[in-house]
Amino acid sequence: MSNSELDRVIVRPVDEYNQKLVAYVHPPNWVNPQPADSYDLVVIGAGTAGLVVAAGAAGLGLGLKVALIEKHLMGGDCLNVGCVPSKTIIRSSRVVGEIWNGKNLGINIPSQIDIDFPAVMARMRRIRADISHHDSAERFASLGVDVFLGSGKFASSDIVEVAGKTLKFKKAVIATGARATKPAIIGIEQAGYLTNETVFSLIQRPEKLAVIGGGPIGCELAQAFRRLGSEVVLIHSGSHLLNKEDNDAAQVVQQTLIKEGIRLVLNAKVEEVVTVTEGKRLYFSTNGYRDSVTVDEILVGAGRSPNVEGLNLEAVGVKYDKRRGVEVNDYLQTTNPKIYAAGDICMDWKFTHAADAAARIVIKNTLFSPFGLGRSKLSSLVMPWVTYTDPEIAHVGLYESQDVETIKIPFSSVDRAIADAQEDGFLKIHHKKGSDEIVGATIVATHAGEMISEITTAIVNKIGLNKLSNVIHPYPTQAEAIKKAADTYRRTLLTPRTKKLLGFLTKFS
Ligand SMILES: Cc1cc2nc3c(=O)[nH]c(=O)nc-3n(C[C@H](O)[C@H](O)[C@H](O)COP(=O)(O)OP(=O)(O)OC[C@H]3O[C@@H](n4cnc5c(N)ncnc54)[C@H](O)[C@@H]3O)c2cc1C
Ligand SMILES: NC(=O)c1ccc[n+]([C@@H]2O[C@H](COP(=O)([O-])OP(=O)(O)OC[C@H]3O[C@@H](n4cnc5c(N)ncnc54)[C@H](O)[C@@H]3O)[C@@H](O)[C@H]2O)c1
Repeated sequence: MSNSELDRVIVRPVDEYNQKLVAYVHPPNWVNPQPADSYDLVVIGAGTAGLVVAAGAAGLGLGLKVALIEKHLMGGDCLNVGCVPSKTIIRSSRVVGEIWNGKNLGINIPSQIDIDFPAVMARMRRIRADISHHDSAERFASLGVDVFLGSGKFASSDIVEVAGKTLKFKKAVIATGARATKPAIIGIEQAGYLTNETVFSLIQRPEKLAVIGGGPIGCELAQAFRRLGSEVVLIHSGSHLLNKEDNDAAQVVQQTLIKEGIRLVLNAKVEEVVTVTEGKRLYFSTNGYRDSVTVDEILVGAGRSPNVEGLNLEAVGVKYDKRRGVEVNDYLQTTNPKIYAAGDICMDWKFTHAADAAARIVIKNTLFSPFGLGRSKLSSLVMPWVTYTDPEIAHVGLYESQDVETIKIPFSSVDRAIADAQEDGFLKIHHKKGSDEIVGATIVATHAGEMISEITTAIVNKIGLNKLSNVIHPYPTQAEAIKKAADTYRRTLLTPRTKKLLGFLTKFS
């Protein structure tokens, strides 16, 4: 009997796209291979972290034996219920944002925009299915990885069990990711709610949507659904949205969401959810007042919980915390030196590119660091990230503080942003006091994510503001903001003495 007959995976709606997706990332007819006598690496979880470890190790052509175990959908959150579906529907919602902005651009827009929500979701499912072959069981098998579908768990210090098979390992990697944290709200389980695992299965637009949690998931999806035609109330426990971001940046996004008609409830505690004839009624308190709102659907984006359950970590001496995940040192080694971890299961940076970068560290440290020599450290990474609201917030490195100097360029002073009617936002670059060394940046702009890599490159390669100001940036581009910041820094170097010297030179030129 194939493993999948025991544990058939269904992605709703069951249409041609989702069937194609499942055929790639959890094929119903998959037969788990006969295990090798011993594996150099056994990887549990085939999300970004697990896939990168497995492909990287097997793809080196060194004949390493690698096993990869996935209980649900290969590709993990990113492909199936995270980055890919969210960014795809955000793309459709941005068209609506552009149309709303049309009146500022001399385009008269009809008062009623016809949004075909089922078509938006179908496009997302088609794209997700079309790119899923990259993460497919078949592709990984063709790379030389033994792919096992089923739930993996440790049986002893060198054995992992999956679907009745026993895999002996020299080293193992835990890459089981995280899931949406269940909200502790009375009545919400009975009323039912969406998370990132179910929201992308919608085929009809919820006319009224409550989003609980004003982090990246809540803000990205609240804006997308609002633009796609839902009436949205965003309920957040903090005093402002996106509390992990630069305050000024979060304010720009917050004001945009309000301007676009999202009802924002801050400092809120949702006390109870009750099912009524009109839908789901949420009772919440905010700033001493009690209020309620009735909606068709509730979407929860209130943080992530690591998938530590069922792995039998106690048996192999791997310490973990139910909230923070598997404990690792800077080399991504767990408290069992033969077992490593990567990705959302063990890291505060819960991003696909962070999982990818961590996976590369794990390959190096598990396979190419004899006696621990030459190991790579997580703390050596320079990690950028982007929240894909419109405008986007992109960040890397340190924040504004008394320890750094900050240069701020508003996009209202950048010609291309003015021409684009995209002036809401700014660039802040932080550099060391008394030096041009860049230590961090935040960009708020429609395509901030496309600009942050220039600054990340500068930080990684220690290219200071002096050198950046010599880099020609095409006119007119929004990235010119970076050049403007570098030029602003250069001007701060002009002391009265250097000015005098320059004046002297011009006289003889
Ligand atoms: C809505 C949303 C949008 C996001 N957008 C972005 C974005 O735009 N950019 C970005 O960088 N990041 C984004 N992220 C975060 C990103 O998806 C995660 O950081 C990334 O997927 C983490 O990868 P991972 O491999 O650590 O874990 P996961 O992707 O969660 O993969 C873990 C895998 O392990 C499997 N597994 C668990 N337990 C077992 C077991 N016992 N046996 C076998 N298999 C098991 C799971 O089924 C899963 O497939 C988003 C997340 C969400 C939820
Ligand atoms: N663009 C991206 O890279 C991207 C997009 C989405 C998610 N992610 C990743 O996924 C992770 C999880 O995102 P998230 O938004 O779920 O989590 P989060 O923890 O970043 O934000 C959730 C917010 O919800 C609030 N909250 C928690 N419980 C609440 C309640 N009961 N009522 C009201 N508010 C409540 C919290 O104060 C918090 O600020 C992020 O940390 C991020 O790393 C990344």
